[in-house]
Amino acid sequence: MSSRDTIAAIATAAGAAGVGIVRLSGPGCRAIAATLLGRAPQPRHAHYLRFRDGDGELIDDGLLIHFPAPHSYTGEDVLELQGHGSPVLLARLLRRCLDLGARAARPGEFTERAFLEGRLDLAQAEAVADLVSAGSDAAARAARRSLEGEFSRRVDAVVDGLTGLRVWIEAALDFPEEEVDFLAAPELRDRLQTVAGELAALRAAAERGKRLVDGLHVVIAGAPNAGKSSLLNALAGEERAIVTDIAGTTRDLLRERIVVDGIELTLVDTAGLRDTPERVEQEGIRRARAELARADLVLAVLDDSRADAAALPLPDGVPVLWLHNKCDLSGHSVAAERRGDGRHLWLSAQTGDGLDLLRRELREAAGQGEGSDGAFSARARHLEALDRAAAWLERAATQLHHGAGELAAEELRQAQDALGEITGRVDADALLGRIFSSFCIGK
Ligand SMILES: Nc1nc2c(c(=O)[nH]1)N(C=O)[C@@H](CNc1ccc(C(=O)N[C@@H](CCC(=O)O)C(=O)O)cc1)CN2
Ligand SMILES: Nc1nc2c(ncn2[C@@H]2O[C@H](COP(=O)(O)OP(=O)(O)OP(=O)(O)O)[C@@H](O)[C@H]2O)c(=O)[nH]1
Ligand SMILES: [Mg+2]
Repeated sequence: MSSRDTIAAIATAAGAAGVGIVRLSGPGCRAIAATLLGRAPQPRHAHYLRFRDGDGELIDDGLLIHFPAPHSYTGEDVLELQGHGSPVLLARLLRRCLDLGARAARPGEFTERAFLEGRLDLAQAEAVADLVSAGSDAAARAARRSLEGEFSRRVDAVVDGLTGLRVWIEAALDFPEEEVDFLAAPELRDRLQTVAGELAALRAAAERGKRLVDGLHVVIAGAPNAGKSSLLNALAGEERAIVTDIAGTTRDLLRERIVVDGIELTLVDTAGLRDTPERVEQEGIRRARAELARADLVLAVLDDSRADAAALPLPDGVPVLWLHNKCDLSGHSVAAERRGDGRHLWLSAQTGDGLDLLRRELREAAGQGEGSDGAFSARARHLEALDRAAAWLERAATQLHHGAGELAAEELRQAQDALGEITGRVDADALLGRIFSSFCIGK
């Protein structure tokens, strides 16, 4: 069994609640359970009892459940003490467990143990945290899928593809006397292309997953008086920002966390962009520009009722959705159109016409448009590993092109290792196993 110590923590949120749980994991659970209960608990059975401190004083009454290893969340012996959800009582109950030999758990340590016991891989363990902090229905569903192993399975599929390529190349290197040059075979190229394609698709899906977890960072920008603050209020469903007909009303950044059709996003209202001698307004504009540079999406608001709309100075490389506001004044009908510089929508923040089109666009931008049901959660760490894997794969293709099989094989291994970092699985055995099982070379 493990030589680990026994950890304990309040597993439920801070604050008053109906019920609260102190959870323990490790080899000390049995003894602590027996002390509290006065006898050995039945496995996975809810025992009603009175929790008492060392002097016999009553702390609380509640339930005790013992999950013997390996059938528990962590895979170790786990003990749950379920009491009333009072922070004061739970703190005393936890103190009692520490007195009985447990140690206060570090953040994430229960899930870390589940990983170390092989019950979850790394991507799944991260999904637990994403699930708990999910701010929208879509984010929770995505985290649930990653926790079920959806992301890991797709990573493993690419790893398998890479293994296949390595097996092929290793064999070609082992039998150079064969008449056919296996390294130059078009089929090998095709298979490499296929794996690269799968990797790219996985990268795109993971990027959508990351955006779901983080929540889209949407910045509203435009000329003064275009209706930026009105738009924020309309999407938030509340009068959060001050709206007046005076150009230059908004100075500070105003951030609102909103959920649009089950998608969480941060909307930022900014000062109208223009040249101004006014110091406070200048500072507002400076902040607006800094915020624009960090945006996942810019909502560029134009006043459709004015003919003098100047070009907006937007940073390069940030996706922009052009919003022609005040279409109630201009007489333009609600519409969506694709142009060379991106999507354009005609709407009215004041009447609310066209807002449904905008919400749909925001869903799309968050990677949750129609046909994206299988979204799973992902993180920057995963994207970075996928990028490294893709770079190694590309290098391998180049080496192969030059007939350098050994180098290509090594680079494919590097690509595999990069992917292995996502799940925490880097197994040489799998390759060995496949090499031996797919080649009957009789020696
Ligand atoms: N009270 C309580 N609720 C909770 C948790 C918990 O730790 N305690 N969880 C904590 O995050 C989640 C559930 N996760 C769990 C995962 C596995 C096992 C478990 O005992 N698995 C055994 C038995 C499976 C079975 O009977 O089918 C196993 O896998 O062998 C328990 C909780 C959500 N709800
Ligand atoms: N008719 C009409 N008026 C609008 C619409 N949207 C905003 N307005 C009006 O336009 C004026 C400016 O609106 P704001 O939302 O304050 O504009 P802003 O872009 O935030 O302006 P600054 O903060 O000064 O940069 C106000 O009088 C609004 O009532 C719209 O869709 N239709
Ligand atoms: Mg404003």
